[in-house]
Amino acid sequence: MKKTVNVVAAVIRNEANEILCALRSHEMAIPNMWEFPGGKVEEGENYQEALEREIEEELKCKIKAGDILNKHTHEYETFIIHLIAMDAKIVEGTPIATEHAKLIWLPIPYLRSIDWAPADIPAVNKVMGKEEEALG
Ligand SMILES: Nc1nc2c([nH]c(=O)n2[C@H]2C[C@H](O)[C@@H](COP(=O)(O)OP(=O)(O)OP(=O)(O)O)O2)c(=O)[nH]1
Repeated sequence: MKKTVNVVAAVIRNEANEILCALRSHEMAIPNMWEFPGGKVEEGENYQEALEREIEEELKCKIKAGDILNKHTHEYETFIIHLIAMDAKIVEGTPIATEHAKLIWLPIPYLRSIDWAPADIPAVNKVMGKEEEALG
């Protein structure tokens, strides 16, 4: 049976209304695909705690995790991912790519121009849909 992992991912928005997108390196699982930074939830953690820890470890900055934006289950060839995308704000520091190949801030209308990890597509659609709604 395939293993299921709970992964939290941060949809971090800056003051210019851009979203932080992270490129997985060729050494990571699901290489060379874009994602929302984050990682696996560890035992005893809630989603907020897990996300704040993962971002501090990976991007060396502090965030405040907010509401759940989207939950989606995706079946990869070797495992099943339960991806929880959450709104987040940077509260201290500047994100630095320590594991990722690249970090970019992308305006919301351009989010579909990069190659997202398959599990992330519904979250990307949700971010874009919310923006369209807000713009009327
Ligand atoms: N962080 C993150 N991982 C994602 C996303 N979409 C997606 O399919 N994944 C996959 C890639 C990985 O197989 C898995 C997350 O594992 P990870 O390697 O980033 O997390 P981690 O730091 O806790 O893992 P570990 O290597 O310490 O075990 O979920 C996403 O938007 N963000």
